[in-house]
Amino acid sequence: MRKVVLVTGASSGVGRALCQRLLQEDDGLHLCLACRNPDRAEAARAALLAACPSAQITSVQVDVSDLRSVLRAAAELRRRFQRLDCVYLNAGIMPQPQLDVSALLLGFFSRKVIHMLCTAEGLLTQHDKVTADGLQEVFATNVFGHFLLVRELEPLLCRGDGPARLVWTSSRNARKANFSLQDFQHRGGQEPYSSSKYAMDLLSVALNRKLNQRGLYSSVACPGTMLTNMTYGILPAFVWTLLMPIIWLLRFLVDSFTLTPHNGAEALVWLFRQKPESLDPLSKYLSATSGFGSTYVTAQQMDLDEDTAERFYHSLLELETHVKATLQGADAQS
Ligand SMILES: NC(=O)C1=CN([C@@H]2O[C@H](COP(=O)(O)OP(=O)(O)OC[C@H]3O[C@@H](n4cnc5c(N)ncnc54)[C@H](OP(=O)(O)O)[C@@H]3O)[C@@H](O)[C@H]2O)C=CC1
Ligand SMILES: CC(C)CCC[C@@H](C)[C@H]1CC[C@H]2C3=C(CC[C@]12C)[C@@]1(C)CCC(=O)[C@@H](C)[C@@H]1CC3
Repeated sequence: MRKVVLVTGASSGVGRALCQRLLQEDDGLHLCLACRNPDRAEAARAALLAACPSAQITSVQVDVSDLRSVLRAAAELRRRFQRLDCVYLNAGIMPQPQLDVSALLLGFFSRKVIHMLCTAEGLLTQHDKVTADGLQEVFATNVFGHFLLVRELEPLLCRGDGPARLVWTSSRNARKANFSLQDFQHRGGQEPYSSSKYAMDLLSVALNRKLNQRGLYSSVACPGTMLTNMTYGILPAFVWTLLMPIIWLLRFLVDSFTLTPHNGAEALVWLFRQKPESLDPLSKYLSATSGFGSTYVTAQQMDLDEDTAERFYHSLLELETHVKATLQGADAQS
């Protein structure tokens, strides 16, 4: 039977490169592209089919920041498939990023320069907003929409006839200091992206504790810094082009500048090749590129504790109950 792999955010960037690389690994896959924009989904599907005509590629429309859309998409997937072998939770946003140029310049003269260039610690803030469901948009898109999707897809993922896996596209920018259990949506801060990626790391750990015994395994990966729509929101494309000679030199010291989505997908594809039971649930798997441009995968222990992961998971369950009741109430009124 064909393995079924679902990828959110498959229309561009690392999601799209990942799809292409997965089909190169195994052209017998059934790949389902979960995208918010049907035209972009169709364009991605056509490009993938042109490269791999024997592949089976379908799409499902989902806006992960919109809870009704997630519930609809999950119902559609339950109708279409008996089982899912792997879900890549990859869609993500970093809205209106602001780069602190003076912190960047000062950072070049500090001992933490390599850490700064790998993680962007202290360099970036974002402007978040509230969705129609009343959630912070970065949290809703990067974390909660995906959490709800996983919850709704549990019957396809935990079938007891062999392991299934989740792979979260997290980030080296995830930072404990930017996350608070009391404000897990990051309403009160200026680094919602970092907070959401830390939340994702906690969630993966909690899901392993809950669902390993039912055959579902979760891992987190960071693709490294790539040139995609997301990073073109930080600096325009021509500035990245001007910076390229410096970045090529920096690559001899900093292994996180993967630059292309193809290189960035390295850890995500590597995880697909591993037996899920053999992976460390407390590690983040990082795509990395050497000074000479070769790409490899490293593992890094995550800065978190399992008790916080457990408490965060319970907060998400409470929020799920609350938002579902609100949606049902609104449906009953209309
Ligand atoms: N670029 C980088 O350097 C790094 C990126 N990452 C992570 O990689 C992931 C992919 O980002 P990247 O490829 O860089 O950037 P892109 O902006 O190219 O890709 C983001 C993808 O997510 C989709 N998406 C965004 N919002 C939603 C939504 N509400 N519902 C459904 N899909 C949505 C986009 O769809 P659409 O085409 O419709 O916009 C797009 O396909 C993100 O999770 C990001 O945090 C992690 C580390 C570094
Ligand atoms: C290196 C150049 C001479 C100057 C580039 C400066 C910044 C624009 C980059 C330095 C570190 C980068 C970085 C990211 C974006 C671009 C930088 C801030 C990310 C935040 C992109 C998204 C992620 O998820 C992180 C893993 C990246 C961390 C590093």
